Amino acid sequence: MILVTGGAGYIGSHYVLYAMERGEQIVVLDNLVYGHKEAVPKNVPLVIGDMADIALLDHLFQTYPIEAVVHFAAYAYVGESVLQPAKYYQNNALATFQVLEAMRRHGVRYFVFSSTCATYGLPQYVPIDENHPQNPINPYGESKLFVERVLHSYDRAYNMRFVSLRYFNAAGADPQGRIGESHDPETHLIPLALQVALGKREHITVYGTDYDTPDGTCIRDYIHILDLAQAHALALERLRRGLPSACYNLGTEQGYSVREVIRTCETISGRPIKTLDGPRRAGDPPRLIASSTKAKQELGWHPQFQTLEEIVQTAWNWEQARRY
Ligand SMILES: NC(=O)c1ccc[n+]([C@@H]2O[C@H](COP(=O)([O-])OP(=O)(O)OC[C@H]3O[C@@H](n4cnc5c(N)ncnc54)[C@H](O)[C@@H]3O)[C@@H](O)[C@H]2O)c1
Ligand SMILES: O=c1ccn([C@@H]2O[C@H](COP(=O)(O)OP(=O)(O)O[C@H]3O[C@H](CO)[C@@H](O)[C@H](O)[C@H]3O)[C@@H](O)[C@H]2O)c(=O)[nH]1
Repeated sequence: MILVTGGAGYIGSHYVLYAMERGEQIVVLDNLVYGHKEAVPKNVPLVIGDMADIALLDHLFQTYPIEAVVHFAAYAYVGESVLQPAKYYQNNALATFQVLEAMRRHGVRYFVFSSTCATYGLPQYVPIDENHPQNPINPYGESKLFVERVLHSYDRAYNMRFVSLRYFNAAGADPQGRIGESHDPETHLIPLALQVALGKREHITVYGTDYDTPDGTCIRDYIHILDLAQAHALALERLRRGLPSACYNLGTEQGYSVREVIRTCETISGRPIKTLDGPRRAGDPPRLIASSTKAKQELGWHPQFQTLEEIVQTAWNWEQARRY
């Protein structure tokens, strides 16, 4: 059985659905601070609680035959982490540490971790591969890097095996429209732009137009959540096969500027999207593009969604008929 922390959240819920459909037994732990119980399939047990709750963790590991933890639970707003770093170190670093300690107490040895390209900081080169130096420029990235470092130590000292997946920008929704992205507050570019297209918001602000990029706006690599889900399943398979711990970047290896993303949202929705130019958002690197060669070679990862249009199309389908 797999314990999925944060399995009621955006990426976690897509992994739960994907893994469940492939026959995995799953229990979800989520405090629903940002998650939705509607996002968890009815036949998957959802334990509502906090991963910092040591007694609850012990109860979970005693109650369910947990073989692995797939760990999505965290706070994930880059901008907020600059303004409220304590919140990020507390939850992403210290509470995750409690999960690892509970695993150690109960002899659970496999951990798949939601890391991030934000651990790299300002790119010294693109595409960014896994050997790129990790110098985060925001507390969110720092909190994730801290966990990666703990994992390396636990691997050496306690034989705990991990796969750390450094995602670039997660985007899109279940192609069948059953689940999708629903954050409150929503801060992510694609859902915000689509909500303007739908008339739910008046405009979207472009955070910074003076970056050293062709159109002056930030460049990101947007990866579909179903491709992320597939990578988690492959990562767990790798651990089950007894292979060593590893870190992998997950992205499409394509970069799109904020303006290009908004234009794509206009094309897919067929509606105009009003934009205002604003100042830079603290903590944003100008350009993040993945090299995902290692994940393809070692995990056998085959991302299905190759173009931004395909990704935005699934987000648009969800946004028009969202259930939560
Ligand atoms: N969204 C992205 O583009 C992106 C990119 C890279 C990495 N990540 C990482 O992927 C993971 C999932 O991100 P997401 O976008 O799905 O975020 P999300 O906020 O939708 O999901 C996180 C889930 O964790 C839960 N949670 C948070 N703290 C908890 C706690 N202490 N105890 C129990 N549950 C808790 C929340 O309620 C939520 O359901 C995060 O670790 C994030 O840092 C996300
Ligand atoms: O209203 C908006 C929202 C975003 N942006 C820009 O759009 C880009 C993408 O922003 P967003 O969608 O908020 O994602 P990121 O801040 O890049 O962060 C996401 O992607 C990271 C990896 O790059 C993950 O680690 C984070 O958890 C996840 O939230 C950035 O340049 C933002 O400045 C705007 O210009 N206007």
